[in-house]
Amino acid sequence: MAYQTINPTTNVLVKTYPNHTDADVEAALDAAHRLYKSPWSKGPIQPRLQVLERLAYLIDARKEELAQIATVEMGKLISDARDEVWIIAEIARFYARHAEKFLAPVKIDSSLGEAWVEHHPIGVMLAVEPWNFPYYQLMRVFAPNLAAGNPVVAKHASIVPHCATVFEELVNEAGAPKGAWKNLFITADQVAKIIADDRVQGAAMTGSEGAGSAIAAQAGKYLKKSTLEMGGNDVFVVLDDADLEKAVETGVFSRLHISGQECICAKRFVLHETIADKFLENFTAAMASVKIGDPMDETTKLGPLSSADASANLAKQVQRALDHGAKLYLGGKPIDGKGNFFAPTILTNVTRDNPAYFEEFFGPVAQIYVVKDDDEAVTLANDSRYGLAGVVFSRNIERAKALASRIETGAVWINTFASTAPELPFGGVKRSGYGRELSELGIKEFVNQKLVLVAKG
Ligand SMILES: NC(=O)C1=CN([C@@H]2O[C@H](COP(=O)(O)OP(=O)(O)OC[C@H]3O[C@@H](n4cnc5c(N)ncnc54)[C@H](OP(=O)(O)O)[C@@H]3O)[C@@H](O)[C@H]2O)C=CC1
Ligand SMILES: CCCCCC(=O)O
Repeated sequence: MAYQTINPTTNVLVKTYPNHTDADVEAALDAAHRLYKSPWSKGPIQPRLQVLERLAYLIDARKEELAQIATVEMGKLISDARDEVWIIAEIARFYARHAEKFLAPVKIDSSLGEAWVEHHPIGVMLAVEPWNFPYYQLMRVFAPNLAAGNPVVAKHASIVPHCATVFEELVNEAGAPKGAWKNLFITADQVAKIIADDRVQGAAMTGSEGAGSAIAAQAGKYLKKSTLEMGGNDVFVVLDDADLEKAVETGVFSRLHISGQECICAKRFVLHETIADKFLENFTAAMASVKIGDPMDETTKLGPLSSADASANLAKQVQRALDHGAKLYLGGKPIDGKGNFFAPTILTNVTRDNPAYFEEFFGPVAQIYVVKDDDEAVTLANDSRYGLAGVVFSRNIERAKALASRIETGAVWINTFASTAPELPFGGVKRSGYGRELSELGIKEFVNQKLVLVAKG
């Protein structure tokens, strides 16, 4: 796979980046392993945390440049790109200011003696990341592992090489030593060899089930721990007592966020039968009226999909749903002309025998379901191979909390859209993956939680 910047708004090839060779991979692993064996990784945490503080400062200083690079490479709205640059600086600061507390020894009351758990780095990590949040996906692996003392080699998606390159530049400028982070433009075969290498102790991957399965299988074969964050088919439940205006506004925002290319955006709209018609009427009007166009234009509300393939694949997926009985309520096709623009789309009448019922639509395609009560909403929500996140809208918070606890996902957001923050764990269950990123949970995924006990007497 070639590493290329192709602007999704115009489909113009901007730049092709050379792949790294096996010798480059060896040099990266050697530098990372040497660093892991050094006092820098195993010694006091503060020098590592100072790198994160400076990294956050450098990111802030180049915010607009970084945002524009992301928009040119994968087409997200410039406002969303600025938000992403903002949050990666926040993630760096969060771990700079909390990692020492998270990794401090934890005492254990034991009849056997004085006991505690220490948190030690485990070695070189591999990160394999997707294009939809081209900086965020890198930072949520880099920051906790740098703090913990694990060097990281990273394979980014082949359509965002400029983002990958500038992220590495920032890390080096922030003072990270050689080996702390190395971006590698490599193939799937080279990824497999890295996982098999004795110097590598774990793999963190975000992306598709296919890639996740391949990486997890290789990690399992070589007894390396992995974390996976893959697709989601998140429900957006609107109960009969919901604030409908807010639910419609939030539902449109979430479904169209990053042009619908976000694993935790609203995908299956589960509407209580008493409000379904009204919600659908207002939701359809709002989806049909969004401004579609250049993501660099501040007034645009829906930009292009990340690539021509993504648009073509989504069109085929929608057609397959229609061939199996779904009804096209709005949109349904790519928009003619330059770029990879896809019309806001609404599908109804998606029955359980339709393949679309179990599929994630990674684009501006909403599926509508109608239920008669909370139990039916939960049954539908959980009738999925995925389990990443979900949303419940109700004015009755206790009712929403009860429903949230019954939905089999890694997160449920009540009366707002599903999102992310440094202090909140991120991850899912079932085919959405395993493990958690961010928060105190994320920094402990790839550390040795080591018991030390001093016997009595
Ligand atoms: N959870 C999330 O945040 C995301 C989920 N997705 C899911 O993935 C689907 C497809 O998106 P896409 O970008 O193609 O995701 P992919 O899973 O193909 O890509 C994610 C990363 O994995 C790499 N990769 C792919 N196959 C392998 C392999 N066999 N071994 C090692 N690395 C591999 C990719 O490299 P390369 O780019 O070179 O192929 C990329 O760096 C989406 O429809 C969505 O369901 C996508 C993006 C984000
Ligand atoms: C808002 C950030 C969402 C996480 C990126 C993803 O997994 O799609």
